[in-house]
Parts: sequence; structure tokens; C-alpha cells
Amino acid sequence: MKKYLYKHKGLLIINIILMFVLTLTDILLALGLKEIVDSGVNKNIDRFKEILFYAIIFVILSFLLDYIVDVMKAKYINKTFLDLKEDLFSKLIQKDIMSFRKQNISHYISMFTNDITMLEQDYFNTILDFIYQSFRLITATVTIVIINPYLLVTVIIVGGLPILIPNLFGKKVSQYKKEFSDSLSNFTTSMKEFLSGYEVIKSFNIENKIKEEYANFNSEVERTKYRFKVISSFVTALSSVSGFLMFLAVIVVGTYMVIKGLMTVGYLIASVQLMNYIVSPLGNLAGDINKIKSIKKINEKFMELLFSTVSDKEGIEKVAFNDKIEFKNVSFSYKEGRDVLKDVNFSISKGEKCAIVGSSGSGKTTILKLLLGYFDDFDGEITIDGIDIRKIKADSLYQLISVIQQEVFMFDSSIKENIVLFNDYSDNYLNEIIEKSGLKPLINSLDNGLNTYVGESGCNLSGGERQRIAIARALVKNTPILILDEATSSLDNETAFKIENSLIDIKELTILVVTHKLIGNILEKYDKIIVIKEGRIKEIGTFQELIDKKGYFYSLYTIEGGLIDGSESKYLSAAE
Ligand SMILES: Nc1ncnc2c1ncn2[C@@H]1O[C@H](COP(=O)(O)OP(=O)(O)OP(=O)(O)O)[C@@H](O)[C@H]1O
Repeated sequence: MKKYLYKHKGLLIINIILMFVLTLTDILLALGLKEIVDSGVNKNIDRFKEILFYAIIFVILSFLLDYIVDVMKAKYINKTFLDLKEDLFSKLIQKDIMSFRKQNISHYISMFTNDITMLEQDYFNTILDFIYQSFRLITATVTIVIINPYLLVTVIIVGGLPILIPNLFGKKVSQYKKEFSDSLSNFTTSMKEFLSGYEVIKSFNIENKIKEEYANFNSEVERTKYRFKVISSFVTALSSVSGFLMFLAVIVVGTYMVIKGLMTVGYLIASVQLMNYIVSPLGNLAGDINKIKSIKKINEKFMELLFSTVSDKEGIEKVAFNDKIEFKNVSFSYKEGRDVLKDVNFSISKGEKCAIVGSSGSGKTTILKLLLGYFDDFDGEITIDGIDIRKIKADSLYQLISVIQQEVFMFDSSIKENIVLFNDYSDNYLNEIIEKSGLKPLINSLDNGLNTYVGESGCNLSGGERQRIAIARALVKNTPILILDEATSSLDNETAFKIENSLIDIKELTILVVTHKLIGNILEKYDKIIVIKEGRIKEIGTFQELIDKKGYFYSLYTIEGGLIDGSESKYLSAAE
């Protein structure tokens, strides 16, 4: 975090100078008090009036200085956090999907909301306060030594306590603070889930269960907050008491010196005032050290993100797809001991249209995920034009492959923005894509056409409409390889048939489709059907070959009713 502390060095130096000047006004105030009291004790009315005049000027100037110090501090914090938050976000957005998924989304949300506020208050603000309090301590101590060195001896004897305290309790405070931060993160996760699953909660009447769940998370947040508060209050109270002890010691020693005629009453008052500038900084410094220590674990979270290497820096830049995709003896497991894919071998040549079918949980989506580079800890090799995909830059991989998933993410923006995703395309090109993705009837039926807002997560649209937007989004990118994972599952068979047909007609496009819908007259358009069972390839062939073989695919197909309900002729005619 030091890098960010010094990032705006100029502003930091101005702040330090201003804080130093501010501490000098404290000393001036103490000496002014001495002059006022001594002029009273000596019954010197002229001196009294003179000091009063300076006091008024002093009050105005110190008000202005106080104000300027606060403004400059805000400016420094503001600029530093602007940079820090931008850098954090840019690191986050540059992560590859695999490392991004290692953390829960709420972990990141909590970092950018709760933790960043803690970092600002308990690290940056505290360090500035630490500098200010140190200046106060030093200037006040030096002045008190000049006034009366015996008082310094008193300060040293009782002054160790407030410094010792944070060292004694720092570790515990840090641990409790981390627990508090973690529980806040869990609370955010659960709130996000409850709100996104609102409709499920209502329709399954599980409000009471959810209330209980919420109560658990809530009480955990409050419990950890309370525990943290208890320990930090204890440390603060201990620091205050030790401060008070110092204060008392100086009054006792100072009064004794006044009685003995070694010091004027004015100096005693000034010393008491200066003691404030020693006692309160010592207490505050103790608290500051505590806070800085307590933020250590949270700080580590930020460092981890800020200094995470973006694995994508050194990969191969692959600009075109020329030959084929190959899976060679690929085996993979999400968790040790449970193979999800086992010895998967197949290849897809450029321009080929390939479908992957199989029962639920057989590993179809996992094959797509591996091809998309979500995981690289698989055995065997996946190559594009002979190059291992683990060596290809992620950016470059996504220039070659577009993916359309079943769950479509929608930005809360217009249909057009959701298709072009912040890029510019000509109207003609866009219209062509809209036609191909089956969006034309929807756009024509809407008053605002392409500029219609889709609502939060696309809530103003149906599942099928969202899928068609996703298809358009992938087509507009115009990559040589297109992956569809149940991408037409929300569409009626007729629309699905039309869209898949129009995609299959794009000659140059290599398509890999995962589908549950075993519809004969769609499947027979594919060059190759890969049939998966329990993570292994069971059969590969064209639709007709697999039907003739009367093997596993044939049994799946007949169970689905593909041959029985005579639906094929219906879809054929729909397409014609
Ligand atoms: N992130 C994950 N962590 C652990 N196991 C997973 C994960 N994702 C999938 N699996 C498991 O891997 C197996 C294959 O999942 P996959 O999603 O590839 O199947 P699928 O054939 O696409 O299924 P479906 O047709 O139901 O979508 C399943 O048993 C699933 O439970």
C-alpha cells in the first residue's frame, strides 16, 4: 500500500508541512495562556489587553489553518483513492476467467465497498493522523523541556504505558477486525442471493426459512462487530486511563514546583496545556498503531489483487483459425478423485458443424469450458491449429471463439447496446445479424425498436428473446468459431430450427453445439455428432450413421421421442 501512500508525493508533502504548522499553533496557544495568566497574577492590564488582541488574530488564523489542513487532507485522500480504485478494478477486469472464479463475487463486492472504506479510514487517514500526532508530541515535549526539564522526567516515567498497550493487544484487534470484515462479506453474499432468488423464495413459500438464514448472517455480523468493538474500546479506555495518569503526574509535580517558587502559575497552566498535546497524541498514537495493525489482513486482500499477475501477458497471439480443433486424450476433474472427462479424443475441422449430445451431467459443458480456457489443469492436450490452447493468450482466444450460453447476462441498457457491447457497427451489418438471429419480429413489434431498454438482467424480455440477443451478440463479433451451450433451449422448436439452420448455413463458421434437443432434422444438418456418456466419448458420427448403428445415441434419440412423434416433417416444412 506504500506505493499509493506516496503516489501523490506533492500533496503528501503539503499536508505534512501544513500539519507541522498546525502543531506550532498549539504551542503558541499554550504560551499565550501563560502570558494571559501571568499578566493577571502580576495585575498588568496593558500586557493583558495586548495579549487579548493577539489572541483574536490567533483564533482567526488557526481557524483558517484548520480548514485548509482538512481540505488538503481530503484532496490527498480523494486523489489517492481514485487511483487505487481504478487500479484495483483494472486488475480485476484483466484477470482471466479461471483466477477470477477462484473467489466468490461477493468477495470482490465487499472489497470495493466495506473493505475500501475501512482502508481509507483505518490506514490512510490514520497514517496522516499518526504524522500529525507525532508532530504534536515532539513539539510539545521540546517546549515542556525548555520550560522545565523535571516535567519531562515525569512524562518519560509514565509515558511508556500508552505505547505498550497496542503492542499487547494489536494481534487480537487485527484478528477480530478480519472476522468482522469476513462476516460482512458473507452477509453481502447472502443478501445478493436472497434478492436474486426473490421469486423462488415467494413461490416456494420459504420466507420463514430465509428469515432464519438472514437472522444467522445478521447476528454473525453483529456478533463480530460487537466483539471487535469490545476489544477496541478496552484498548482505547486503557490508553485514556494511562493518559490521565500522565496528566495527573504533571499537575502534581508542577504544583509542587510552583509552591517551591521554581515555576510561575502561568508556566504551570502552559505546562498543563502542553501536557494535553502529549497525553492526547500518545493515546491517539496508540490507537493509530492499533488501527494500522488491525488493517493488515484486509490490506493483504488488496495487495493480493493489486499484485496478482495477469497471466495473459506472455501467451501466443493467434489471429486466425485455419485448420482444426483437437482434443487429445483429455481427462479432467473439478475435484480430486472424480473424473468428469476421461480420455476424450475428437477433432473438428474448420467450417465443420459439430453437436455434442449426452445425458445430463455427462460432461458436455465441461468440454466447452476447457476449450474456452476456463481451466488449464486438465490432462492431455487441446489444440487449435496444433497450438496448445494453454499457450494462447486469453484475449486472442476470445477473438477466435464466441460463446452463447443458456443463461444470458444482460446489461441494464438497450437491446442494441446488449448486442454491440460498446462497439460500433454499421446499420446494414446490424440488420443482417438481427435477421440471422431471429430478432426481426421482436424489434419490429417494439415502439422503440432496437433502443428498447431490456431492464435489470433483461427482466423486460422473455428467456427466448434474451437468447436471441445473445446469438446476435456472438454473431456480430464475427469470430471463426462459435460455441452454443443449450443456446436455443428457451426457444420453441420452430424458432430454434430456423436459427440453427441459418447458423449452419454460414459456410466458414465452425460450430460446436451442446444440445439436449434431439431433433432429427436439425441434427442431420451437423457434420458430426459427438455422443458423451459419463465423461467418455461413446460414439461419433453423422446423424444417419448413429441411427443406423442403433447404439447409445439411437436409444437416447428414441427415448426423447425424436423418431416417434413424427415431428421432423413438421420442422422441415416450417423451415421451407
Ligand atoms: N464447477 C464445478 N465443480 C464441481 N463439479 C462440477 C462443476 N461443474 C460441473 N461439475 C460436475 O461435472 C459433471 C459434468 O458437468 P457438465 O456441466 O459438464 O455436464 P453436462 O453434460 O453439460 O450437463 P447438463 O446437460 O445437465 O448441462 C457433473 O457431474 C457436474 O456435477
